[in-house]
Amino acid sequence: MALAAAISLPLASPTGRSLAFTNPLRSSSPSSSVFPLKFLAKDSARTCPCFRISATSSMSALAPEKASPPTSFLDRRETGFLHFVKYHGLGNDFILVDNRDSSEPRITPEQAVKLCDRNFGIGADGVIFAMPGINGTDYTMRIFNSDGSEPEMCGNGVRCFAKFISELEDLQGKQSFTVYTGAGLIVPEIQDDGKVKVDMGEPILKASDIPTRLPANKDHSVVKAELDVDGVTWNVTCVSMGNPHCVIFGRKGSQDLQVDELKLAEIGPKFEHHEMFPARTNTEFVQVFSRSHLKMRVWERGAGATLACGTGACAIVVAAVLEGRAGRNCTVDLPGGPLEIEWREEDNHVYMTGPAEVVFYGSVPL
Ligand SMILES: N[C@@H](CCC[C@H](N)C(=O)O)C(=O)O
Repeated sequence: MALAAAISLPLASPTGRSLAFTNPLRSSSPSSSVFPLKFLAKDSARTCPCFRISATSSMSALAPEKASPPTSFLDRRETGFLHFVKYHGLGNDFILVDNRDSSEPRITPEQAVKLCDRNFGIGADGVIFAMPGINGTDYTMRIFNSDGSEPEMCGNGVRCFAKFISELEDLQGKQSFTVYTGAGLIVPEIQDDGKVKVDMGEPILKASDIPTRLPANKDHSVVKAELDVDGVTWNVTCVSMGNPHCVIFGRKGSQDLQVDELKLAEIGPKFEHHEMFPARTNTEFVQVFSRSHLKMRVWERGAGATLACGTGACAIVVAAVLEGRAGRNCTVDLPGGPLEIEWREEDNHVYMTGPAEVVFYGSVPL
C-alpha cells in the first residue's frame, strides 16, 4: 500500500491569520466558490506525495479562472483510494472512514496498522468506521486500534464520530443520535458550543465481565485489589466501559502517585499484557487534586501512551467514587486537555463532555 496522500487542512495561515477554508465534506452552494480537491493520476500519486487545499474565493491567488462544479469530498468513490477525515479528541487522533454503505470495514486491520503509522502512514491512534445502524440504532461505530486489534468502544472516538456524521448528513437540526458499538448503545449529543456530550452507558464492575482474574469482593467488583507487577504491588480498581480499564491511584503502602514521574512506556505494557487481564487492559494512573479534579496518564491497550482516553476518564471517575476519593462530577485533566465526567446517580450512566476537531481531509491509494 503506497501512502501518497492528498490532504486538505483547516489551519491558520503562517501569518497567524485564519484562512477561510470551506469544508470539503459538504456539497457547497455555488456562492461559496469551492474548487474541489483534485487527485493526481493514480501512478503519479503513488510516486509523488501531494497536497491539495480547498479554499474560498477570498484567496484570489489560488482561485481557478473558472470554478468547477461543487462536489462533496466524501462523495468520491475512486476505486483504489480511501477517502478519510482525520479528527482528534484532545490529541487522541483517528482516521474516520465513511462506511455507511456496508457493514464490512472498508480496510483490513493490517491496512489500519499501516495507515496509523506515524512515520510511514497518515499517523493516528486508530481507524473508525461509520457504518449502518443495527438493532434499531441510527449508526454503528467500529474501530481498529493502531495495532490492528478491535476494541469494543472508544470515548474520544465517539465524539469524533458524532462530528463526522454531522458533517456527512443533514441531521435537520437533530443534534443527537444513537450509535451501536461493541459496548452496546451509545448516545452522543452535539452541543451549541460545539462540544459533544456522550451518554456512555453504565459501567461494568463484575470481575468476570471486565474481564479480570483478580480476586473480587463479595459484590463481584475489584476495588483496591493488589496487583503484583515485576515485584511492585499496586492497588488497582477495575472498571469496564465496554472496554477494560485498570485504574491506579498508588502503590501499596506508599504516597499518592505523581503521574508525571511515571515511566509509562516501561510499565504500561506490563499491565496491558498481565496474566490477570485475559483480554489485555487499558491502564490509567491517577493523581487526585480534589474531590472534583483528577489528573491521569494512560497506557492504552493496542495503542500505547496516548494524549487522552475518553473511556479511561470515565473509568477513573467511577473508580475514584468507589474508592471514596472523589464525587460523581469531576474534571479530568489528560495530557491533551480536560474532559468533564459525571457518573449520574439517578440512572447509573456515565456522561462525558469534550471537544472533537477536524485535523485534515485526505485520500490515500490502497
Ligand atoms: N482512546 C479511546 C479508547 C480506544 C480503545 C482502547 N485502546 C482499547 O483497546 O480498549 C477512548 O478515548 O476511549
